Amino acid sequence: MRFDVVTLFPEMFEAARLGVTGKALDTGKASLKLWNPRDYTDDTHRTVDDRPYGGGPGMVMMVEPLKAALQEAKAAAPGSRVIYLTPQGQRFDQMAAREMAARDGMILLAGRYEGIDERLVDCCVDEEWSIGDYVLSGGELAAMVIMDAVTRLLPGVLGHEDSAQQDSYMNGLLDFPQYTRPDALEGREVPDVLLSGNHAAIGKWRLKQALGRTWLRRPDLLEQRELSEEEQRLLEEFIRTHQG
Ligand SMILES: CN1CCN(C(=O)c2nonc2N)CC1
Repeated sequence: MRFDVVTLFPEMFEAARLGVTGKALDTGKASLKLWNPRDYTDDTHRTVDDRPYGGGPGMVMMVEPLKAALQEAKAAAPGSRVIYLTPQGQRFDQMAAREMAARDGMILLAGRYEGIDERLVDCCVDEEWSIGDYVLSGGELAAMVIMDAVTRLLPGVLGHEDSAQQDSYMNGLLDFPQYTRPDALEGREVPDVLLSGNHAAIGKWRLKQALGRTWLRRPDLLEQRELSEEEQRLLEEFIRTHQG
């Protein structure tokens, strides 16, 4: 997986060199190249933004530096589509992460200020994606969210192949509760089943907890997911217990 990122703040992506994404970069399962539009300016002030036509607050990123940076990125990654991070984009979710993880690469365009000149979107952007209905200071964090979610799904990246499968949303349910040492803490104990060594019972308990949590916190996810007979029975058990 090749990640190319067009950004005015390449130093933000030092964070991507830590943890899971850092391991993927170190082992060559992913690569990252940063392209700074400021390197494609020709004035002494290295200008990349200007005031918006029509007035209004803030600044807008100019076409030329962005276009020049994008053209170099495209030349280096010819098969990669250009993704612009923006609240106006499609909502990114686990299904989108799975689809993107199957690609060879992507060029992530991280805007700043009030956004980018629409003519750049028209000429050079293939897809627009949003990580949620809120306004960030720039697209860099959104780009790193997508990079992280996609990288976790690349073969061999996660230590335990099943981890990605167990991640929330991989099976359409919220995660079950996790516990670690000590087994008793301030009167709160780890559920006995998790200490039993009975893997079948543990798996059943975890599935029941995942179903129950999803029912309680994200019933919308349950509407999108068919339940097996066992899952339906476990959920009904959870609801009965929950309702006392
Ligand atoms: C110019 N800049 C504005 C703020 N922004 C976002 O709020 C955002 N990006 O992706 N999902 C989001 N939400 C990125 C682009």
